[in-house]
Amino acid sequence: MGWVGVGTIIATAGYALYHYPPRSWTKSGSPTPPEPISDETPPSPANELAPAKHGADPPTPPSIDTEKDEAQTTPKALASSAPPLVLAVPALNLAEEKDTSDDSPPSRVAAEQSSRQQRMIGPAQKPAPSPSLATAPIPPPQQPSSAPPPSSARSSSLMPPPPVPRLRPTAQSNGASPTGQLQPPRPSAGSSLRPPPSAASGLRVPPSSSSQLSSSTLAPTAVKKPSASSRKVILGPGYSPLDWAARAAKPNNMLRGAGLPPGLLRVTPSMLKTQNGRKGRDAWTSYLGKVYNISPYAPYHPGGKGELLRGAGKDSAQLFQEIHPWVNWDGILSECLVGILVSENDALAENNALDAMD
Ligand code: HEM
Repeated sequence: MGWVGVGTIIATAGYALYHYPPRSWTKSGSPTPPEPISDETPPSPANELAPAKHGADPPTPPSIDTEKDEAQTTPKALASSAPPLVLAVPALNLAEEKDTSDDSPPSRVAAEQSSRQQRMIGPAQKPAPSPSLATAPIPPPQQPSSAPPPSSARSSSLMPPPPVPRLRPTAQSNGASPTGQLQPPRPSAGSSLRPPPSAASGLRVPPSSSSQLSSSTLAPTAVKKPSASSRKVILGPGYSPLDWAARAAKPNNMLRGAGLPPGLLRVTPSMLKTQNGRKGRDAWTSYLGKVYNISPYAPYHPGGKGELLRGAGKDSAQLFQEIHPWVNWDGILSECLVGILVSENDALAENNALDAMD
Protein backbone atom coordinates (compact mmCIF):
# COMPACT_ATOMS: atom_id res chain seq x y z
CA MET A 1 0.00 0.00 0.00
CA GLY A 2 2.87 2.35 0.71
CA TRP A 3 4.23 1.88 -2.77
CA VAL A 4 0.83 2.49 -4.25
CA GLY A 5 0.51 5.71 -2.34
CA VAL A 6 3.93 6.83 -3.42
CA GLY A 7 3.07 5.88 -6.99
CA THR A 8 -0.12 7.88 -6.90
CA ILE A 9 1.74 10.87 -5.50
CA ILE A 10 4.34 10.64 -8.23
CA ALA A 11 1.61 10.22 -10.84
CA THR A 12 -0.23 13.25 -9.61
CA ALA A 13 3.00 15.21 -9.56
CA GLY A 14 3.77 14.14 -13.11
CA TYR A 15 0.27 14.92 -14.16
CA ALA A 16 0.58 18.41 -12.63
CA LEU A 17 3.95 18.96 -14.26
CA TYR A 18 2.50 17.83 -17.54
CA HIS A 19 -0.42 20.19 -17.49
CA TYR A 20 1.37 22.95 -15.70
CA PRO A 21 4.98 22.71 -16.77
CA PRO A 22 7.51 25.18 -15.36
CA ARG A 23 8.54 28.16 -17.43
CA SER A 24 12.07 26.89 -17.91
CA TRP A 25 10.70 23.92 -19.89
CA THR A 26 8.50 26.13 -22.08
CA LYS A 27 11.26 28.56 -22.81
CA SER A 28 13.89 26.06 -23.94
CA GLY A 29 11.36 24.00 -25.84
CA SER A 30 12.20 20.79 -23.91
CA PRO A 31 8.60 19.87 -23.17
CA THR A 32 8.20 18.65 -26.67
CA PRO A 33 8.89 15.04 -25.76
CA PRO A 34 5.99 14.70 -23.34
CA GLU A 35 3.45 15.85 -25.83
CA PRO A 36 3.83 13.02 -28.32
CA ILE A 37 3.84 10.56 -25.49
CA SER A 38 0.62 11.91 -24.14
CA ASP A 39 -0.93 11.50 -27.55
CA GLU A 40 0.04 7.89 -27.81
CA THR A 41 -0.78 6.80 -24.24
CA PRO A 42 -3.65 8.75 -22.86
CA PRO A 43 -5.21 7.02 -19.88
CA SER A 44 -2.89 4.65 -18.01
CA PRO A 45 -0.91 6.21 -15.18
CA ALA A 46 1.64 3.49 -15.30
CA ASN A 47 2.77 4.57 -18.70
CA GLU A 48 3.06 8.08 -17.41
CA LEU A 49 5.10 6.92 -14.50
CA ALA A 50 7.88 5.70 -16.75
CA PRO A 51 9.28 9.11 -17.61
CA ALA A 52 9.06 10.26 -14.03
CA LYS A 53 10.84 7.08 -12.98
CA HIS A 54 13.75 7.74 -15.24
CA GLY A 55 14.06 11.13 -13.80
CA ALA A 56 13.73 9.88 -10.23
CA ASP A 57 15.12 6.93 -8.27
CA PRO A 58 15.89 3.66 -10.10
CA PRO A 59 13.62 1.24 -8.20
CA THR A 60 10.29 2.71 -9.51
CA PRO A 61 7.99 1.59 -6.72
CA PRO A 62 4.60 1.85 -8.48
CA SER A 63 5.56 -0.30 -11.39
CA ILE A 64 6.99 -2.85 -9.03
CA ASP A 65 3.73 -3.23 -7.15
CA THR A 66 1.67 -3.64 -10.25
CA GLU A 67 4.05 -6.16 -11.67
CA LYS A 68 4.45 -7.81 -8.32
CA ASP A 69 0.84 -8.90 -8.19
CA GLU A 70 1.01 -10.23 -11.68
CA ALA A 71 4.42 -11.79 -11.20
CA GLN A 72 3.15 -13.96 -8.36
CA THR A 73 0.82 -15.68 -10.77
CA THR A 74 2.79 -15.64 -14.02
CA PRO A 75 6.21 -14.03 -13.74
CA LYS A 76 7.57 -16.02 -16.69
CA ALA A 77 5.54 -14.26 -19.32
CA LEU A 78 7.88 -11.30 -19.46
CA ALA A 79 10.92 -13.27 -20.56
CA SER A 80 9.35 -14.81 -23.63
CA SER A 81 6.72 -12.16 -24.22
CA ALA A 82 9.24 -9.60 -25.47
CA PRO A 83 11.92 -11.29 -27.55
CA PRO A 84 13.05 -7.97 -28.99
CA LEU A 85 13.68 -6.70 -25.46
CA VAL A 86 16.02 -9.53 -24.58
CA LEU A 87 19.00 -7.24 -25.03
CA ALA A 88 17.78 -5.04 -22.23
CA VAL A 89 16.92 -7.93 -19.89
CA PRO A 90 19.59 -10.59 -19.79
CA ALA A 91 19.40 -11.14 -16.04
CA LEU A 92 15.65 -11.11 -16.07
CA ASN A 93 15.50 -14.07 -18.43
CA LEU A 94 17.77 -16.15 -16.20
CA ALA A 95 15.71 -15.59 -13.11
CA GLU A 96 12.46 -16.41 -14.81
CA GLU A 97 13.89 -19.46 -16.49
CA LYS A 98 14.86 -20.78 -13.09
CA ASP A 99 11.36 -20.34 -11.80
CA THR A 100 9.82 -21.99 -14.82
CA SER A 101 12.28 -24.83 -14.80
CA ASP A 102 11.61 -25.46 -11.14
CA ASP A 103 7.84 -25.44 -11.17
CA SER A 104 6.04 -25.93 -14.48
CA PRO A 105 6.65 -27.94 -17.64
CA PRO A 106 7.52 -26.11 -20.91
CA SER A 107 4.00 -26.36 -22.34
CA ARG A 108 2.57 -24.67 -19.29
CA VAL A 109 5.29 -22.02 -19.41
CA ALA A 110 4.44 -21.22 -23.00
CA ALA A 111 0.75 -20.83 -22.17
CA GLU A 112 1.55 -18.58 -19.27
CA GLN A 113 3.91 -16.54 -21.39
CA SER A 114 1.25 -16.01 -24.04
CA SER A 115 -1.32 -14.94 -21.48
CA ARG A 116 1.27 -12.69 -19.88
CA GLN A 117 2.02 -11.10 -23.21
CA GLN A 118 -1.64 -10.35 -23.77
CA ARG A 119 -1.92 -8.80 -20.34
CA MET A 120 1.14 -6.63 -20.85
CA ILE A 121 -0.23 -5.39 -24.10
CA GLY A 122 -3.45 -4.52 -22.33
CA PRO A 123 -6.18 -2.36 -23.86
CA ALA A 124 -3.77 -0.47 -26.15
CA GLN A 125 -3.14 -3.77 -28.01
CA LYS A 126 0.21 -2.57 -29.25
CA PRO A 127 3.13 -5.04 -29.23
CA ALA A 128 6.06 -2.60 -28.77
CA PRO A 129 4.77 0.86 -28.32
CA SER A 130 7.68 2.84 -26.94
CA PRO A 131 10.91 2.54 -25.00
CA SER A 132 9.12 3.78 -21.95
CA LEU A 133 6.70 0.87 -22.05
CA ALA A 134 9.52 -1.50 -22.73
CA THR A 135 11.47 -0.34 -19.74
CA ALA A 136 8.45 -0.34 -17.53
CA PRO A 137 7.94 -4.09 -17.41
CA ILE A 138 11.64 -4.84 -17.31
CA PRO A 139 12.54 -3.73 -13.79
CA PRO A 140 9.66 -5.49 -12.04
CA PRO A 141 10.72 -8.97 -13.10
CA GLN A 142 14.24 -8.29 -11.85
CA GLN A 143 13.12 -7.26 -8.41
CA PRO A 144 10.43 -9.88 -7.98
CA SER A 145 12.95 -12.48 -9.05
CA SER A 146 15.14 -11.32 -6.18
CA ALA A 147 12.59 -11.16 -3.37
CA PRO A 148 8.87 -11.82 -3.50
CA PRO A 149 7.93 -14.26 -6.26
CA PRO A 150 10.64 -16.80 -5.60
CA SER A 151 9.82 -16.78 -1.93
CA SER A 152 6.16 -17.42 -2.61
CA ALA A 153 6.92 -20.02 -5.24
CA ARG A 154 9.53 -21.70 -3.10
CA SER A 155 7.32 -21.59 -0.08
CA SER A 156 4.53 -23.19 -2.06
CA SER A 157 6.89 -25.86 -3.33
CA LEU A 158 8.42 -26.38 0.12
CA MET A 159 5.14 -26.60 1.96
CA PRO A 160 4.72 -30.36 1.88
CA PRO A 161 8.32 -31.37 2.60
CA PRO A 162 9.62 -34.15 4.73
CA PRO A 163 10.32 -32.75 8.22
CA VAL A 164 6.78 -33.33 9.40
CA PRO A 165 6.69 -36.99 8.38
CA ARG A 166 10.03 -37.48 10.11
CA LEU A 167 8.58 -36.28 13.38
CA ARG A 168 5.42 -38.32 12.99
CA PRO A 169 7.10 -41.67 12.45
CA THR A 170 9.22 -41.12 15.53
CA ALA A 171 6.18 -40.32 17.62
CA GLN A 172 4.30 -43.24 16.12
CA SER A 173 7.22 -45.52 16.63
CA ASN A 174 7.38 -44.46 20.25
CA GLY A 175 3.75 -45.20 20.32
CA ALA A 176 1.65 -44.33 23.31
CA SER A 177 2.70 -40.91 24.60
CA PRO A 178 3.26 -38.09 22.07
CA THR A 179 5.80 -36.31 24.26
CA GLY A 180 7.52 -39.40 25.51
CA GLN A 181 10.15 -39.81 22.81
CA LEU A 182 12.53 -40.79 25.57
CA GLN A 183 10.31 -43.58 26.72
CA PRO A 184 11.49 -46.36 24.42
CA PRO A 185 12.19 -48.71 27.30
CA ARG A 186 8.69 -49.81 28.07
CA PRO A 187 7.65 -51.44 31.29
CA SER A 188 6.06 -54.17 29.24
CA ALA A 189 9.53 -55.55 28.52
CA GLY A 190 10.25 -55.32 32.22
CA SER A 191 6.93 -56.99 32.92
CA SER A 192 7.78 -59.63 30.33
CA LEU A 193 11.13 -60.15 32.11
CA ARG A 194 9.55 -60.35 35.51
CA PRO A 195 8.27 -63.89 35.04
CA PRO A 196 11.65 -65.19 36.33
CA PRO A 197 10.88 -63.68 39.75
CA SER A 198 7.53 -65.39 39.60
CA ALA A 199 9.37 -68.56 38.69
CA ALA A 200 11.69 -67.86 41.58
CA SER A 201 8.68 -67.43 43.81
CA GLY A 202 7.44 -70.65 42.33
CA LEU A 203 10.70 -72.19 43.28
CA ARG A 204 10.34 -70.80 46.76
CA VAL A 205 7.32 -72.98 47.35
CA PRO A 206 9.20 -76.26 47.21
CA PRO A 207 11.66 -75.16 49.93
CA SER A 208 8.80 -74.33 52.25
CA SER A 209 7.16 -77.64 51.48
CA SER A 210 10.48 -79.38 51.80
CA SER A 211 11.10 -77.65 55.11
CA GLN A 212 7.70 -78.77 56.26
CA LEU A 213 8.37 -82.25 55.08
CA SER A 214 11.80 -82.23 56.62
CA SER A 215 10.46 -80.99 59.91
CA SER A 216 7.61 -83.47 59.83
CA THR A 217 9.91 -86.29 58.84
CA LEU A 218 12.78 -85.35 61.11
CA ALA A 219 10.62 -84.51 64.05
CA PRO A 220 9.91 -88.10 65.09
CA THR A 221 13.48 -89.23 64.64
CA ALA A 222 14.96 -86.16 66.30
CA VAL A 223 12.52 -86.10 69.15
CA LYS A 224 12.86 -89.81 69.65
CA LYS A 225 15.05 -90.32 72.68
CA PRO A 226 16.73 -93.53 73.54
CA SER A 227 14.69 -95.35 76.06
CA ALA A 228 16.04 -96.26 79.45
CA SER A 229 16.02 -99.92 78.54
CA SER A 230 18.39 -99.32 75.60
CA ARG A 231 21.90 -99.50 76.97
CA LYS A 232 23.96 -100.09 73.85
CA VAL A 233 27.50 -98.92 73.98
CA ILE A 234 29.86 -97.55 71.31
CA LEU A 235 32.10 -100.38 70.26
CA GLY A 236 35.70 -99.84 69.35
CA PRO A 237 37.09 -100.28 65.84
CA GLY A 238 37.32 -103.96 64.75
CA TYR A 239 34.77 -105.13 67.37
CA SER A 240 31.58 -105.10 65.36
CA PRO A 241 29.34 -108.16 65.12
CA LEU A 242 30.83 -108.86 61.67
CA ASP A 243 34.32 -108.74 63.08
CA TRP A 244 33.27 -111.27 65.75
CA ALA A 245 31.75 -113.49 63.11
CA ALA A 246 34.96 -113.37 61.10
CA ARG A 247 37.06 -114.20 64.15
CA ALA A 248 34.84 -117.13 65.13
CA ALA A 249 34.98 -118.56 61.62
CA LYS A 250 38.75 -119.00 61.68
CA PRO A 251 40.11 -122.49 62.63
CA ASN A 252 42.18 -122.89 65.84
CA ASN A 253 40.78 -119.60 67.02
CA MET A 254 41.37 -120.71 70.68
CA LEU A 255 38.07 -119.19 71.79
CA ARG A 256 37.47 -121.93 74.45
CA GLY A 257 40.60 -120.85 76.28
CA ALA A 258 44.21 -121.95 76.45
CA GLY A 259 45.33 -125.18 78.40
CA LEU A 260 42.03 -127.05 78.22
CA PRO A 261 41.83 -130.76 77.28
CA PRO A 262 40.17 -131.58 73.96
CA GLY A 263 36.50 -132.47 74.21
CA LEU A 264 33.82 -131.16 76.49
CA LEU A 265 34.51 -130.74 80.16
CA ARG A 266 32.23 -131.72 83.04
CA VAL A 267 31.88 -128.44 84.82
CA THR A 268 30.39 -128.39 88.25
CA PRO A 269 28.92 -125.23 89.70
CA SER A 270 31.95 -124.92 91.98
CA MET A 271 34.26 -125.01 89.02
CA LEU A 272 32.09 -122.54 87.10
CA LYS A 273 32.16 -120.24 90.09
CA THR A 274 35.92 -120.11 90.02
CA GLN A 275 35.88 -119.00 86.33
CA ASN A 276 34.61 -115.46 86.95
CA GLY A 277 37.17 -113.61 84.85
CA ARG A 278 39.22 -112.40 87.74
CA LYS A 279 42.94 -113.09 88.55
CA GLY A 280 43.77 -113.87 84.95
CA ARG A 281 41.10 -116.47 84.53
CA ASP A 282 38.59 -116.62 81.76
CA ALA A 283 34.98 -115.82 82.49
CA TRP A 284 32.72 -118.77 82.11
CA THR A 285 28.92 -118.75 82.11
CA SER A 286 26.33 -121.40 81.64
CA TYR A 287 23.12 -121.33 79.61
CA LEU A 288 20.76 -124.32 79.37
CA GLY A 289 23.36 -126.89 80.72
CA LYS A 290 26.28 -125.68 78.61
CA VAL A 291 29.37 -123.75 79.75
CA TYR A 292 30.85 -120.98 77.49
CA ASN A 293 33.95 -118.98 77.80
CA ILE A 294 32.64 -115.39 77.34
CA SER A 295 35.96 -113.61 77.87
CA PRO A 296 36.82 -113.48 74.11
CA TYR A 297 33.35 -112.06 73.30
CA ALA A 298 33.32 -109.36 75.97
CA PRO A 299 34.83 -106.58 73.65
CA TYR A 300 32.18 -107.41 71.02
CA HIS A 301 29.17 -107.34 73.31
CA PRO A 302 26.82 -104.51 72.21
CA GLY A 303 25.62 -104.00 75.78
CA GLY A 304 29.16 -103.54 76.96
CA LYS A 305 31.72 -105.73 78.76
CA GLY A 306 30.33 -104.95 82.18
CA GLU A 307 26.84 -106.14 81.31
CA LEU A 308 28.15 -109.36 79.84
CA LEU A 309 30.39 -110.12 82.83
CA ARG A 310 27.41 -109.82 85.11
CA GLY A 311 26.85 -113.53 84.23
CA ALA A 312 30.47 -114.61 84.66
CA GLY A 313 31.04 -117.77 86.93
CA LYS A 314 27.27 -118.54 87.05
CA ASP A 315 24.20 -119.28 85.02
CA SER A 316 23.07 -116.23 82.79
CA ALA A 317 19.82 -117.69 81.53
CA GLN A 318 17.64 -115.37 83.66
CA LEU A 319 19.50 -112.16 82.71
CA PHE A 320 19.72 -113.15 79.06
CA GLN A 321 16.00 -113.81 78.80
CA GLU A 322 15.15 -110.60 80.59
CA ILE A 323 17.16 -108.40 78.19
CA HIS A 324 17.26 -109.99 74.73
CA PRO A 325 15.55 -113.32 74.45
CA TRP A 326 15.58 -112.95 70.59
CA VAL A 327 19.39 -113.21 70.43
CA ASN A 328 20.79 -116.47 69.02
CA TRP A 329 23.16 -117.46 71.85
CA ASP A 330 24.51 -120.67 70.30
CA GLY A 331 25.01 -119.04 66.90
CA ILE A 332 27.27 -116.35 68.40
CA LEU A 333 29.20 -118.42 71.05
CA SER A 334 29.44 -121.87 69.42
CA GLU A 335 33.24 -121.68 69.22
CA CYS A 336 33.37 -120.63 72.89
CA LEU A 337 31.77 -123.86 74.21
CA VAL A 338 33.87 -125.40 77.15
CA GLY A 339 31.74 -128.33 78.38
CA ILE A 340 28.52 -129.27 80.07
CA LEU A 341 27.34 -128.27 83.46
CA VAL A 342 27.08 -131.14 85.99
CA SER A 343 26.05 -131.09 89.57
CA GLU A 344 28.50 -131.53 92.44
CA ASN A 345 27.03 -134.80 93.46
CA ASP A 346 27.26 -136.21 90.01
CA ALA A 347 30.85 -135.19 89.74
CA LEU A 348 31.64 -136.62 93.26
CA ALA A 349 29.94 -139.94 92.57
CA GLU A 350 31.73 -140.22 89.26
CA ASN A 351 35.09 -139.65 90.94
CA ASN A 352 34.37 -142.37 93.55
CA ALA A 353 33.44 -144.85 90.83
CA LEU A 354 36.70 -144.23 88.98
CA ASP A 355 38.74 -144.71 92.17
CA ALA A 356 37.01 -148.06 92.86
CA MET A 357 37.96 -149.33 89.44
CA ASP A 358 41.63 -148.73 90.21
C1 HEM B 1 25.31 -112.00 81.55
C2 HEM B 1 24.49 -111.83 80.69
C3 HEM B 1 24.18 -110.57 79.73
C4 HEM B 1 23.79 -109.37 80.06
C5 HEM B 1 23.55 -108.85 81.43
C6 HEM B 1 23.58 -108.61 78.82
C7 HEM B 1 23.16 -107.26 78.66
C8 HEM B 1 22.89 -106.64 77.48
C9 HEM B 1 22.39 -105.31 77.39
C10 HEM B 1 22.02 -104.45 78.53
C11 HEM B 1 22.24 -105.05 76.10
C12 HEM B 1 21.73 -103.73 75.47
C13 HEM B 1 20.29 -103.94 75.06
C14 HEM B 1 19.72 -102.69 74.36
O1 HEM B 1 20.34 -101.64 74.45
O2 HEM B 1 18.64 -102.85 73.76
C15 HEM B 1 22.67 -106.20 75.36
C16 HEM B 1 22.64 -106.30 73.95
C17 HEM B 1 23.05 -107.45 73.30
N1 HEM B 1 23.57 -108.58 73.84
FE1 HEM B 1 23.71 -108.96 75.73
N2 HEM B 1 23.89 -109.44 77.76
C18 HEM B 1 24.27 -110.61 78.28
C19 HEM B 1 24.70 -111.78 77.62
C20 HEM B 1 24.81 -111.89 76.30
C21 HEM B 1 25.35 -113.04 75.61
C22 HEM B 1 25.92 -114.34 76.31
C23 HEM B 1 25.26 -112.73 74.29
C24 HEM B 1 25.69 -113.60 73.14
C25 HEM B 1 25.41 -114.86 73.03
C26 HEM B 1 24.71 -111.40 74.12
C27 HEM B 1 24.46 -110.72 72.89
C28 HEM B 1 23.87 -109.45 72.80
C29 HEM B 1 23.52 -108.83 71.54
C30 HEM B 1 23.67 -109.44 70.16
C31 HEM B 1 22.99 -107.56 71.86
C32 HEM B 1 22.43 -106.48 70.84
C33 HEM B 1 20.90 -106.56 70.80
C34 HEM B 1 20.28 -105.53 69.88
O3 HEM B 1 20.97 -105.03 69.00
O4 HEM B 1 19.12 -105.29 70.10
N3 HEM B 1 24.42 -110.90 75.39
N4 HEM B 1 23.07 -107.15 76.22
